[in-house]
Amino acid sequence: MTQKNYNDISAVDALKTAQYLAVSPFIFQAVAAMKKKGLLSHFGKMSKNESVTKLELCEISGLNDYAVSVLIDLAVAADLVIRNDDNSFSPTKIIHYLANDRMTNVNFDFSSELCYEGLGYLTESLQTGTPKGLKVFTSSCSTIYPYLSSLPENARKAWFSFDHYYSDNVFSVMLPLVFKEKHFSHINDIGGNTGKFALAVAEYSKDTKVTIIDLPQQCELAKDNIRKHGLEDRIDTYPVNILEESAKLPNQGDLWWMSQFLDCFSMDQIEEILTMVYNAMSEDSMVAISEVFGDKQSNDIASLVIEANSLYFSSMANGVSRFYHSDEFVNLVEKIGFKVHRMMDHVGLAHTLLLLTK
Ligand SMILES: C[S@@+](CC[C@H](N)C(=O)[O-])C[C@H]1O[C@@H](n2cnc3c(N)ncnc32)[C@H](O)[C@@H]1O
Repeated sequence: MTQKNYNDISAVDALKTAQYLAVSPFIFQAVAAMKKKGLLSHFGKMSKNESVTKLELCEISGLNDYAVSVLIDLAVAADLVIRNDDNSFSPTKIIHYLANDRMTNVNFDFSSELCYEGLGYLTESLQTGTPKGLKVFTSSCSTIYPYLSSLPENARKAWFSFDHYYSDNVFSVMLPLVFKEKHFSHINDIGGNTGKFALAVAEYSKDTKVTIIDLPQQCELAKDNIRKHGLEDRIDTYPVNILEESAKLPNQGDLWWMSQFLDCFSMDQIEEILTMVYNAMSEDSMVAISEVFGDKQSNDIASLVIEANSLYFSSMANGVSRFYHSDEFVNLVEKIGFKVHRMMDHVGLAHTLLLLTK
């Protein structure tokens, strides 16, 4: 529960939470090790009435008695596993969710494979406004974006699973909401990544064209996908680094779509990008922005996950952006000259759909 007042929590519970936080990296890494060694999935498959001995856990994981003992003792203390009277072990509800819940897995792998090591450089990142944690993967890029396709396999998989999990689920819900406004014949998908949205459009509306506007590296990945689906006549790419001074946007299209794109930039950069869009778009075209706003979440844990993941942008992605709050965002688009035509919260998992006109 998000506390509103100092006395909303007892001293005992406050101290417990503080201590839990103090040792949480140990618990997190123990779960990561249990996952890598097959123990998490083993508990995930067990019913609440089943049990497993330490010897069996050693056989499953290939770890020795010492290694399994330290992991399992912490798992018991952290309420992940129950120690039975006969010294065997059974799963708790928490380990069932850790092992089997898709959203928890996507979040866990994103923390573990992509962010954990780099988050150690958070303070330096915040002090300098640069993603100092990125150096665990590369020292040749100033942001993570041109490096996405070159990340080590586990980190790349975790990044794309996280990105796709949160945005794929909303495409099918948002497309009917967007097309309810009018029929769009040509969509510019800025930050279109590997083309997932473009493919969803091609499926949804048989005569709508899509131009994916993204960095050259992402456009190459998108082109492969477009080719695989035989959609070269419906979807094309427009490689550009939108932050470069010489960057230009295409002067076509009746919808400018940006999904989980603007959170990759600082407020100043967003102002520049949206001003470019404002100047490139025709009077009767529309802008659709799909974003995750920290202040628009329907429950405390969703807010916590969003605010926590903002620090990925600080330490790993670019050092200057975040998941924003809706009020600052709306103020900015109105300052540029856009009219908020419609704003729909709680669309799909955690998203807000903003429709803007000139
Ligand atoms: C978080 S992803 C969002 C992808 C997709 N729109 C979605 O909803 O899943 C952000 C996208 O913005 C692109 N991007 C980041 N910086 C960029 C830049 N300076 N110029 C063009 N594209 C950029 C990235 O390559 C990436 O594909």
